[in-house]
Amino acid sequence: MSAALECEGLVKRYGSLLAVDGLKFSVTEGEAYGLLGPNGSGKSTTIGMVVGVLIPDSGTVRVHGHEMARHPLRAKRLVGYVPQEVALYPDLTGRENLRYFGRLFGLRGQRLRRRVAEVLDVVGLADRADERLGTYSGGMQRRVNIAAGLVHEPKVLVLDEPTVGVDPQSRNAILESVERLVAEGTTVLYTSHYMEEVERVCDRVGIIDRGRIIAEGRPEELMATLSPGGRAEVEVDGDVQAAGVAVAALPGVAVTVAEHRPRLLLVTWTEGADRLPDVLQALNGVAAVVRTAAVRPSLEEVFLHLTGTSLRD
Ligand SMILES: Nc1ncnc2c1ncn2[C@@H]1O[C@H](COP(=O)(O)OP(=O)(O)OP(=O)(O)O)[C@@H](O)[C@H]1O
Repeated sequence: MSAALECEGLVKRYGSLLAVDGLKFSVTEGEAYGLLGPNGSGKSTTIGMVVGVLIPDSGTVRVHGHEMARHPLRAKRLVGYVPQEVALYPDLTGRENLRYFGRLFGLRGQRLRRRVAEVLDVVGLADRADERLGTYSGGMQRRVNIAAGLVHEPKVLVLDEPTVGVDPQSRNAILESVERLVAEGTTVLYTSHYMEEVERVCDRVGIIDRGRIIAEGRPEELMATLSPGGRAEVEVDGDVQAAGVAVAALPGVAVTVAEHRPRLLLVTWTEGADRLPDVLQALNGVAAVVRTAAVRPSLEEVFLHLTGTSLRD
């Protein structure tokens, strides 16, 4: 698979502030890549350079081989940009807004009509398309914003924190739309400071901090390399204290009883892929095991481990 998007040595300064500091990443065709980082880490600045609205101080952006600085029209034609701010006309209907954006990209007549109907379907707004945009909820307006980024059939869709400030229902609708696009083969660059979103939507994640990518990989790879060991919940029936003592006697295993859930043991180990079989053996004859569940470390913990700061700083 060839690279849909390649960024190399990207640098952007605002006065004396180094907002993006030699950033490098590439996204394969059909892949969903997440840029995950706290506020101010340089995500929007990076996105601005990727879509060609900000000029890098140095470095290159290539979209399907077209260099943004040398062939901006060719490169931009391939990119759909969904900015954080809703950039639509409140007095026009959803459909009229999308027709307007389609015309800006040169679509006309039958093709424009078909394409507008398609993108309304993608974001699940076909039934509200002929109402004024000003009457839509914030989340629905965000969905029209996404549709506007899609109307010219870009090969690469770039979304800058598309769910910030929307209600949970709209958030889910947005994530579902993105998941559907990815499943249909659209290449996606997605920024967020929400762990669960990039875990859900992205094939690969770059963790960005102070304008640099400090770790990169599939979400599960990142978690495995950065937090050796594991955790599990074990629900028991019987003498919980005795069960806790039996598990705690295992070398390299720690155990606590969950707050407000007196039958639930929270078991942690620092080495080895899976110590759950040892735990179950230790409980044999001590207490009946009702349920076990492996607990995956979150990307939030990974970020904390890497940078010492929480994602929502
Ligand atoms: N136009 C600008 N002029 C001066 N400084 C800026 C400008 N835009 C961004 N910055 C600064 O550059 C740094 C990176 O900002 P950027 O918006 O790229 O980060 P971000 O990760 O997208 O954060 P957020 O989630 O808050 O948008 C921040 O310190 C920010 O204050």
